[in-house]
Amino acid sequence: MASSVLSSAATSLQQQNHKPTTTFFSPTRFTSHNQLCSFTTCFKRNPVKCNASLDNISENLFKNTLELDQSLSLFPVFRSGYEQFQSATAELPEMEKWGILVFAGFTWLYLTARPGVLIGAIDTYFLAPLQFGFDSLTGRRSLKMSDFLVGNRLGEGTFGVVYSGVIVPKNMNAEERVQKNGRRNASMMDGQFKQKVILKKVKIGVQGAEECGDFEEWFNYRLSRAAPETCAKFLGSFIADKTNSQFTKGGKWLVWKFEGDLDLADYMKDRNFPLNLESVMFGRVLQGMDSIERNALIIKQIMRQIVTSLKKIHDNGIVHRDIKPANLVVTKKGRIKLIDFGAAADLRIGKNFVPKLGLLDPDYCPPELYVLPEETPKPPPEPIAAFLSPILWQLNSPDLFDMYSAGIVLLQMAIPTLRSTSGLKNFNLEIKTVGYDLNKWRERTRSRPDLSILDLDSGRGWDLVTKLISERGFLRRGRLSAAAALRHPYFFLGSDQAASVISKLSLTK
Ligand SMILES: Nc1ncnc2c1ncn2[C@@H]1O[C@H](COP(=O)(O)OP(=O)(O)OP(=O)(O)O)[C@@H](O)[C@H]1O
Repeated sequence: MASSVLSSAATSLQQQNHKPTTTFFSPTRFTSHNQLCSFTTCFKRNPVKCNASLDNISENLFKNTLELDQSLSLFPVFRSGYEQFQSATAELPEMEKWGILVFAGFTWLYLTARPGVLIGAIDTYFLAPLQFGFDSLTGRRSLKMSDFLVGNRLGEGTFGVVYSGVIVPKNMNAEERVQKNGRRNASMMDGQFKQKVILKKVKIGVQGAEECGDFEEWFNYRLSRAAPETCAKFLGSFIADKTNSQFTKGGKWLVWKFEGDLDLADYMKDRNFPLNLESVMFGRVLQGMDSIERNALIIKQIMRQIVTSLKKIHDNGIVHRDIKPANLVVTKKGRIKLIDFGAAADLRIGKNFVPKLGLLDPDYCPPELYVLPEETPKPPPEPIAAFLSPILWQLNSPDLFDMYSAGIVLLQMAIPTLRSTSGLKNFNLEIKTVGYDLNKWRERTRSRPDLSILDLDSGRGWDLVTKLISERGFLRRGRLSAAAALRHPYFFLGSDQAASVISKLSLTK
């Protein structure tokens, strides 16, 4: 009887073509197969003793076959893939089947490891052309200079000048209106112009400016597909078609949605920082806490947003390379948006990566100065660079470059004396002399910093910042990545998130 049950179980398995390969999908199924083999040996020796375990095995096999059928029927794609795999490898010995599976698993891991060769290829060959087609249809790729009225100058970098501006409604001649009103800015204030924008004029005649403008445009399009919530909304670009008081014919302009009046640097200049951001971040004044706790909560919420955005861009192979308060715009809703991708590098395909070229603000730049070691060669053609990028990323952890800058931003937010330019410069001199060891700096600095915010909750903030501001260690690691920072106990408690949720709930009442 035992042998007939055994043979019927085996036949039924064979009929369903599930015999050994079923084991690939579930550890329990694998156990049944092993059980079946050991049972055969055991049965030859002692048929009576083995009867009980036979029932067990047949029950297990039946359950497992059912389980496999159920799980495969939930995912028709897997079912057909599984069936194809079965028929393609039916003739192969077990070892080779395993070899194929291990190879496929390894390839999958490689293609999906940071910086994401597979998703990058999908983006390049499918999503980017799709976005281009969609934008062309909706007119986003055919912006004109007459679509905008340029206002105040907001800032100037090496490669561009930034202005505030507005979108001119269709069927209105903005220049005529300005001439009638006499003053450009007064005209912009009248109610006709509903949508504010930020315009960046790429400098003409400055070496590398044009290239930098093209890179910034490329990064903005790339992020608008990959991580739109992390950065200011990019509206497109145009080339000025004539020269007048604002435009020079042939000059390139980039345009973004206006995200907010102030950046983090502006807020930090105020003596009242971080309380000046309390109602922006949480929608109200936090109650039932002393001022240090309120300050700490606001800073934690800002830092959480910065690190979360960094994680998203790093997941896509992009390193910003210019993280600083002036490049973090605060929206009306309390969201922190990254801006200024002119210095960013995409290390999946080597975009904007030139060996030994630092484009950085020395106050926020890590000691290694470069995102990849100096001896890294010029990137090969894009598909080859993309193929090699997971190895390059694993060996060099380029994302840790931004994490150092994020650490400096945290230190500045938490220690008031480091918010001034001179305070930060002095800190940078001191930290260099102690080999970028924050604990040593704490012991030796003469600046008597107020560390109370970082020392709260048994010094969680201090511990985090010491793990961000440091030299690279073994294998160019030794600093926390954005993902690891988000798992640090500083963020773990989530009190800032609770406050944010509670404030949102009370606002919607
Ligand atoms: N989308 C935006 N919404 C609101 N303000 C913005 C936006 N983009 C830029 N700004 C403001 O303009 C300023 C300058 O922008 P940006 O940093 O891109 O220019 P830049 O010329 O490269 O300057 P720098 O090189 O000195 O950082 C920012 O500090 C910010 O205050």
